[in-house]
Amino acid sequence: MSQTLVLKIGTSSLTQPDSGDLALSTLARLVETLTQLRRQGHRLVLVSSGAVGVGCARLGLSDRPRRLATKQAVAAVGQGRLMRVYDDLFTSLQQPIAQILLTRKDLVQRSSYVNAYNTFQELLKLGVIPIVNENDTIATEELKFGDNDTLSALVASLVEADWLFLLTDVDRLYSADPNRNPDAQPIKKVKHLNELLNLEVGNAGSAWGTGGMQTKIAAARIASDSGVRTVITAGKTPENVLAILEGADIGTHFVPHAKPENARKRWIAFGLVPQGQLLLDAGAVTAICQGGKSLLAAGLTAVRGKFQANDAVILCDERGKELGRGLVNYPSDDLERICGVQSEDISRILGDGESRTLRDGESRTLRERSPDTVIHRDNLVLTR
Ligand SMILES: Nc1ncnc2c1ncn2[C@@H]1O[C@H](COP(=O)(O)OP(=O)(O)O)[C@@H](O)[C@H]1O
Ligand SMILES: N[C@@H](CCC(=O)OP(=O)(O)O)C(=O)O
Repeated sequence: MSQTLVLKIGTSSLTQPDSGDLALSTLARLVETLTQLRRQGHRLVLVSSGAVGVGCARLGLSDRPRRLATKQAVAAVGQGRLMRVYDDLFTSLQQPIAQILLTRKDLVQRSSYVNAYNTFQELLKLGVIPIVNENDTIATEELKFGDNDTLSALVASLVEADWLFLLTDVDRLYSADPNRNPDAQPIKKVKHLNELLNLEVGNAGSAWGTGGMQTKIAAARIASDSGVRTVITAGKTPENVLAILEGADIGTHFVPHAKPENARKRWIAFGLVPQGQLLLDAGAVTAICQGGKSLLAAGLTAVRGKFQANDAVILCDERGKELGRGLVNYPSDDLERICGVQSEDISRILGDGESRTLRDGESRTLRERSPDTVIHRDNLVLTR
């Protein structure tokens, strides 16, 4: 059966730990594996790190740069070289590839999110393997993915992947960092991410990796909530992906949950960057989680952060645990005034106010004054 697979490979697997030179044999095996998977009829996206690492090796820098401007310049050097190596290897197997460089902003804007979706679909239809990286050279500090684990999960959600493979320099997730703790126990399957509450997750294992297991678990969360099965496995044996698809018990598997019912809801849940939090009372939690209802002001107990109408916010229960995300109909200043208030009293408290244009207002133009709902159920996605 043809499936959509996103494979992410980290700098720690693509480069030699000591010299920073490319790990050519790993790259060659990765390219062979991807080509074989393509020939089996699968649709593939590769998310490849390495621009900064390869750029440093090219420029003879022995440490990863700390200054943003230097990192951005070095990434510009490395990204071109990395793609050249990929293109040489894939060309020798007659496999066409493409380069897609994304910034966080590209997924926040609904129109560019949809554009990115269409481009991926077209490339996959043409049998091309898109190779994705963050556009490090222009990404600003405020709107960055920051690590390619998160980027790969967002791409997996965008392309509606069946699998996300996180290829790294350890063979799976452990109860603690196996490079620091010899008693660390392997974890083969994660049914629910709550099982990992007591896990010791350290930072990157090498000077070149970003985020370590922390960002891989965050990525698995996004992927699982998008209905994508995530596997953490060794990057130096990428051919294991073929065996895993045949059912081999390799790596750590994260069981996926039901995905949001449509692409727009996936965009609300994962494409947008939440600007604040709303805390809900027990009645509101039941209404939205079990009743599929819209969120009303009466169910709010607190408003955190500063945001505008139509921004994305996180919905939490009274203990602050995330339940879902949604697009708010009111700015935070107004919500603070109508927290816990019955819908019929909202106009009296806020006055008539201005009509507001929706974020995705191309199709739905002006919202009525003082809408009944704080978040309409069409704009609300449960993530737990
Ligand atoms: N609980 C854990 N289980 C496995 N590895 C862990 C854990 N905590 C931290 N790590 C570290 O995470 C590293 C992999 O992350 P990272 O260096 O960012 O790799 P990549 O470049 O593949 O993204 C491993 O080398 C390991 O040292
Ligand atoms: N975009 C950066 C990679 C950032 C990143 O997440 O690195 P890694 O932890 O090695 O996957 C680069 O290409 O160097």
